[in-house]
Amino acid sequence: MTVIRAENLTKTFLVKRKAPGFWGSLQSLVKPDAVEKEAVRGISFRVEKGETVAFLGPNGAGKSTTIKMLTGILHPTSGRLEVLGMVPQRERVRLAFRIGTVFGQKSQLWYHLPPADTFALMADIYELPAKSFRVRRDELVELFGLGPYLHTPVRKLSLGERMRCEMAVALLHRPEILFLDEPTIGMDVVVKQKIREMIRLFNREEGVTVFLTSHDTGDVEELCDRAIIINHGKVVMDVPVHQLKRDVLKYKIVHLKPGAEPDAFALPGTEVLKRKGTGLKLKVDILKTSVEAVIGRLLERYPILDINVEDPSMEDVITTLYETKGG
Ligand SMILES: Nc1ncnc2c1ncn2[C@@H]1O[C@H](COP(=O)(O)OP(=O)(O)OP(=O)(O)O)[C@@H](O)[C@H]1O
Repeated sequence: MTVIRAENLTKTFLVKRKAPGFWGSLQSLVKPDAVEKEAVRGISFRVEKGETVAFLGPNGAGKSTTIKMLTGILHPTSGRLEVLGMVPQRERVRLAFRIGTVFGQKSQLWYHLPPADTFALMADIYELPAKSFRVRRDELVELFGLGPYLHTPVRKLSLGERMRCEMAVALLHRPEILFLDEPTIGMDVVVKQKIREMIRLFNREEGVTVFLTSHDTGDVEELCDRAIIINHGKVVMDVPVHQLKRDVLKYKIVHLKPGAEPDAFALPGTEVLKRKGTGLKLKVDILKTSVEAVIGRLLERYPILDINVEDPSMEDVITTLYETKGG
């Protein structure tokens, strides 16, 4: 069953321009000057029930604008859009009862109230019967481990604690689609893993469709089956994530600080991206070797003072994708 249908979707913003200073302000009052900014330029895709889709692209590609149109926050300039059989901009409230949203940069929790109060307020908004609300809330509190800070004002919670509450609140009314805009931004590895585990659980157990944007390649690898890649407001690729793993997510970036100036070396599957002083930045192809093997070989030569292993950045992934596709 198709749950999201976007056809030739566009969004153009009118951006006001103003010269600096008093005369600039006066002029913009008398004769306003505005330019058009095409954020989304004819996007088409479909998402089926239960799919886990990563909606990816570099900064400014139009991801957040598209998610805001899908959730009814922004009206498209043109094109057709249907989410769960509804037109989001016309039926925003009715749609809100059936979708959940988490915007990593924007909280939906009441800042001065404890999460318990947000749960209760949301239960009223979503018109949940008292008993089923309590059962669902208790289940979410247990799963997300929210017990210790359920009654602490949100402003006093750490980012990781707050984001776990955000996710739990988004799931309170048993949404059919979860729209997640950068759900793990700024979190440490432990919280990221918890959030990812929960997203997978609700996708598996309740069939929740997941539509996610993220700059974290780990989110894409661990959560999604399909990746839609956009650039300059247009879909440039729509591929299974296993293909991304095979073609581009096969690299790890290793930053090393050896105790002595490293000499020239050649290790299989390893490319030196940068040398700075004693520091080294390596690109390790994990289909040909392992990070452990590379570090082991280097340790035979010199002591290593510091190591940091990263996934390739989203920008690197997209650049490599263009190259492999000859685009
Ligand atoms: N309200 C607005 N008014 C004018 N321009 C906007 C508005 N919202 C977004 N834009 C512009 O539209 C383009 C797409 O923005 P959008 O936030 O959708 O990108 P994004 O892919 O989510 O980027 P990021 O990864 O940096 O969050 C950008 O050039 C942005 O400056």
